[in-house]
Amino acid sequence: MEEYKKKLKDIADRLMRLMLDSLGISKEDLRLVLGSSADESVDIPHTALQLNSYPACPDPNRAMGLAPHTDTSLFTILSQSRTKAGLQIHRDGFGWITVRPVAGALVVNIGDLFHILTNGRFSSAVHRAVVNQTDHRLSIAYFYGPPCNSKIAPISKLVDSNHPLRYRSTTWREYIGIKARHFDKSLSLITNRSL
Ligand SMILES: O=C(O)CCC(=O)C(=O)O
Ligand SMILES: [Fe+2]
Repeated sequence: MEEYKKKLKDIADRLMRLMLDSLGISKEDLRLVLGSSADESVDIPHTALQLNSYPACPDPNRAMGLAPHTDTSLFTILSQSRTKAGLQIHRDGFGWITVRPVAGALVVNIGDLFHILTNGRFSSAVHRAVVNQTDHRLSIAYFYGPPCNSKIAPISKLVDSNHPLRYRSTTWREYIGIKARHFDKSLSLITNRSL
């Protein structure tokens, strides 16, 4: 598990940089949001591994493996067992779309904190896990978050007249509290009120 976590951290660090590069965001731009550049902890992401187990269910239409949600993380890297599919992503206008396991492939779900950081350019994905009648399904979620004490706000370079500020500044700690109480309403609760 420790080895897996180390490998995933390398992939996640690279992915984070690639996504920020695609938006023209430098390390310094990111530091300006997350906290003072004198604080080295700003460079240390907070990560967690979660193992999910979904036993086969005799009546799958009457049970849900994991209810619809968005992850709170910056993003999550998911590995699914090659059993019957269970992960589904919700897309407006399409409904629930099954994400079938592909050999050797990982799934990346954008979380709320990356949604806030990018002022909504990368949207957090609403997803759920359904169960099936025959297969016991397993998944491993690697949550990649900012340092615990960091601030979270839209990166100023991503705010302009075409992309007005969508969210107020928060901290990860505060946002976790909001999410625990308000669940899927959390993003709308930190919407910039002056809009
Ligand atoms: O098991 C899955 O496919 C989804 C897991 C998940 O969404 C989570 O752990 O947050
Ligand atoms: Fe999730």
